[in-house]
Amino acid sequence: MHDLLPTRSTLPLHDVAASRRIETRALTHAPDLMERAGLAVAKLALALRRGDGPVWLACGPGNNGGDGHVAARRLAEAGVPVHVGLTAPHRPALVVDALLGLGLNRAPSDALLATITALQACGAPILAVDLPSGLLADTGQPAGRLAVRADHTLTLLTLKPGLFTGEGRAYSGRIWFDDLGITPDEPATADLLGPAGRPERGATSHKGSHGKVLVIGGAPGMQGAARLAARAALACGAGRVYVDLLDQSPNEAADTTRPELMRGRLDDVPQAVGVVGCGAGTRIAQHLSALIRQLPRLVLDADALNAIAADAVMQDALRSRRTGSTLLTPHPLEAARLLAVDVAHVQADRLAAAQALATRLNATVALKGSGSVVASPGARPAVCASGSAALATAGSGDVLAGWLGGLWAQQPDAAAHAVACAGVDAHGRAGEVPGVLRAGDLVERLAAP
Ligand SMILES: NC(=O)C1=CN([C@@H]2O[C@H](COP(=O)(O)OP(=O)(O)OC[C@H]3O[C@@H](n4cnc5c(N)ncnc54)[C@H](O)[C@@H]3O)[C@@H](O)[C@H]2O)[C@@H](O)CC1
Ligand SMILES: Nc1ncnc2c1ncn2[C@@H]1O[C@H](COP(=O)(O)OP(=O)(O)O)[C@@H](O)[C@H]1O
Repeated sequence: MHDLLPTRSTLPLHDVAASRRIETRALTHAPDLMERAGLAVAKLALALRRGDGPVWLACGPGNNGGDGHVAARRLAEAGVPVHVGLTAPHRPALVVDALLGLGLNRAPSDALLATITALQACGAPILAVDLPSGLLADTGQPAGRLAVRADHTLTLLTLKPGLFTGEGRAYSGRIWFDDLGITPDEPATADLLGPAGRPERGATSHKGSHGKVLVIGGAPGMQGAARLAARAALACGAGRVYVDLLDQSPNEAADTTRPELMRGRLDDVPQAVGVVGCGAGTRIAQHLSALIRQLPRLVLDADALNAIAADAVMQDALRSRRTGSTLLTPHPLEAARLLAVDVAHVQADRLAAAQALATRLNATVALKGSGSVVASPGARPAVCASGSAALATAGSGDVLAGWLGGLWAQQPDAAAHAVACAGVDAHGRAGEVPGVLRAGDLVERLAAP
């Protein structure tokens, strides 16, 4: 059993169907799985309980409840007072939520909602077994109007996507993992991203070795967005970064506080990685067709995505680009526009939405937000476990787009999917601070070795 985040390597995620298959096969040679699960829960409960009061184990009707009953027995054997039931004991030292796990298949009944409310109100820390009760394992969305908001979740046997995307991070608290001694014999449903190395800088390399980025955006009043993207591309290590601001005369500096940044246009750097759309407003629409046609590698963000959502011809042009050469970085609303659905639909199943968009536009999609999802046509999707609400601030997405452009410039042979996985994870890790991170400071954190 170990504390899972931050991840140290890429790990497999398994959805409910895959987890069930793994469990069924495992039971043939390890029939004591529930004993193992209960023991793991008891061990963690011992470490987490606060004070000498009873550990309250709220056990449901299925095997999740079964894990809870085993844990209760183990705790009692260790001399810990336990209370098994659906109503709260006096001053519990810990609540073990073993109401519902993988088997959740409908909105919790009123009786269950009453127990969830009681365990939430009793004041003790909550340890959820496998999943917070009421949270859907595949999507990270509550099945009904309430799910348990746990302080800790000990997930068992497999890692479930819903712990890491959607609302998963808000409901799961600190995530622990015990594989119960079983190695999954099933392909991953998705990857949980681990840290990726930075592009190497050879001792004899020169600026020409590290590629070029062209940032196109910054309509009147929004130049900051394009400059943040450009600074991020530069901080990432791109050899040269050019900015085509949509509101300035070409003679003005790209960024007076970053003299390293140059002015440039598509015709000046036709082989650059394009980072298009940051603060670009509606003006970007008139440039997009040429950019989509000519730039060999494209990161499309913000207003570029909105323009594409409104233009079927542009969508066709995007589809006809080489697979692996386009990277879209929508937040949920931009993704909803591109898919012609509402945001709730995107958030209800972020993995499915990202995959649908990737297929529809023949592009890699980094669907942003808590638990960003990277999807590409025909590839296994990835979920990003890094990041925090410190990133919920204007400009952090522009920094991501620029960083991705900078990474790609240095790895011309990389497909968009690999670039997106590496960049989204690095961006998330740099954004793990308490409080709020200003986007300019995020660039500096990303740049730090
Ligand atoms: N079988 C084993 O040996 C193992 C089982 N494990 C545990 O088993 C769990 C899965 O067990 P189950 O498949 O029994 O599923 P659950 O225990 O999650 O729930 C199944 C029961 O809850 C009911 N239910 C579903 N949604 C409900 C709702 N909204 N309101 C009221 N009742 C609802 C179902 O009809 C069913 O009776 C895992 O999450 C994990 O905790 C793991 O520990 C691995 C080992
Ligand atoms: N609560 C959160 N947890 C993790 N990451 C977050 C959270 N809120 C925002 N982010 C990240 O911050 C970035 C915000 O991007 P975006 O919405 O495009 O902002 P902007 O347009 O202001 O730059 C994305 O990378 C997103 O994944």
